[in-house]
Amino acid sequence: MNPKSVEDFLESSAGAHFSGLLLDESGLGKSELDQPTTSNAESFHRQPFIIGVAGGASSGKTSVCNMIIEQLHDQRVVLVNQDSFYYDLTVEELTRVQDYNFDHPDAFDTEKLLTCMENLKLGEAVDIPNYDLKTYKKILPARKVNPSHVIILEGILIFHDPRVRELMNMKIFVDTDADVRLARRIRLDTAEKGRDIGTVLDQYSKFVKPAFDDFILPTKKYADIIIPRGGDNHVAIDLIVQHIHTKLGQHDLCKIYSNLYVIQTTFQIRGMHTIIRDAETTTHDFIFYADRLIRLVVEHGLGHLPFKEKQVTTPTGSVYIGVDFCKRLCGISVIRSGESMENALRACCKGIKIGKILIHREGDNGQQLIYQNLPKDISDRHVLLLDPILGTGNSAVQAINLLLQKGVQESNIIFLNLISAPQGVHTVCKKFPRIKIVTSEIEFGLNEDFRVIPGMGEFGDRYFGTDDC
Ligand SMILES: Nc1ncnc2c1ncn2[C@@H]1O[C@H](COP(=O)(O)OP(=O)(O)O)[C@@H](O)[C@H]1O
Ligand SMILES: Nc1ccn([C@@H]2O[C@H](COP(=O)(O)O)[C@@H](O)[C@H]2O)c(=O)n1
Ligand SMILES: [Mg+2]
Repeated sequence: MNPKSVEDFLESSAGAHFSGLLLDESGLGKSELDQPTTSNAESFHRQPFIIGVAGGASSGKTSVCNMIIEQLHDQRVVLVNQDSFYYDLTVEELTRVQDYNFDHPDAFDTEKLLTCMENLKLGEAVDIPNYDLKTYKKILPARKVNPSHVIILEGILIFHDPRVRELMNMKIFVDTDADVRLARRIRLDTAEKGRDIGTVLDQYSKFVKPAFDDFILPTKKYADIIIPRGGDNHVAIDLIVQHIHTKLGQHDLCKIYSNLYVIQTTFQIRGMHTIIRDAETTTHDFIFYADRLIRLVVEHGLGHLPFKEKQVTTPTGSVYIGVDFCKRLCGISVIRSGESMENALRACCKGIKIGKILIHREGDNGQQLIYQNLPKDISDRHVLLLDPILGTGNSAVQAINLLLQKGVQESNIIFLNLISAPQGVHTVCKKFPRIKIVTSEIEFGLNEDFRVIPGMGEFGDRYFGTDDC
């Protein structure tokens, strides 16, 4: 296969790809009666997008990967380095380390790399060995890697084994001149690995250069994209990141349902999610960071309310042409988790009326409306429906049906939550195409107990401190 230019590659592979959703023939997904969980339908779980990055030693592979990761800040990305799979040196090899060829394919435990990658693809966490380049051995503890939306596999010989190549959705070769690579290597090996220049040059001429010519360069032909100048090539990196975004599920889910809004993420938002999802997080921290996130979702949701133009005169005597907030609104929380969102709504909307709905949930179905306390004039209001987790969507359907029965217009409902499973998004958006869902993250899916994964456990118990009752 001839390597394609970046533009050719992007053109030929454009189009929706969301392996987190099973699309039916209508393209709208399976019916809510036939909800697959993430684990009982293998293809339902969101398959990671796997990128291979190869190139000579010191060509700039890691730098390119870091730039991609930086720009993909709204995705969970994990970097797996082929170096982690170097075999340990035996005592005998250690005594003659200068004769060991670290640039030969046999220096790597490719079987282990394959096992790790296959498990990650299946959505399982793995232990990646922690190889120490100075002692030539693996050190403990191993690095725990969770399944992610994007996995970047980086290494000099990552395209050598066809089974590893097969795993990749995109292959990048970083193409940097040999003299630049050698100069960088001398600097790195002497400064960081404490080696002397004679040893570095001997290793280069004996192993590094021949291995580049015999094993690395011949794999360039497998690349979909060749990046000259590595990390200096900002155009190539921008195009790669754009392509990955096109290929990732969340964006496709938003494309399928124009009434789904996932708030623009930042590292702050990811950091807050990291804390509230961590099982070790204390109740105090859970509340603090959940509140911060809820506030963002609420503010974003309020941005979808209608407004009227309003002009005011500023202290300088100038006219400011602004807008007036929508007045006829109320919040409805789904007891008990949804009550955690009430304070944020009150803090944003002075004096807002807040009603409540209690839905009893038994397993996946058997949802039963137990209690309701809604404003009498709810049919004239815009409704912000509050529930931090959208899982199967069955509770949300119950709640929305009740609001519709009370005369609320479907287009006047904004459903606010922190995390949404694709299954729930399907169920709600298909049934109520005119409501809006505002969320801060889309999940991988549901497990066999219809719990959202990765999720954050029982939100209500964690927020109200009843998780150890
Ligand atoms: N475009 C660049 N300009 C200058 N230095 C660079 C550039 N890309 C990488 N480097 C430096 O070269 C060295 C090797 O880069 P690295 O990305 O680690 O390469 P690799 O992962 O291919 O071995 C590092 O010290 C890095 O900072
Ligand atoms: N103990 C080791 C292991 C590997 N190397 C060299 O590292 C190079 C690959 O790493 P990159 O980050 O540059 O891709 C390769 O050329 C090995 O010779 C080493 O020096 N010592
Ligand atoms: Mg590297």
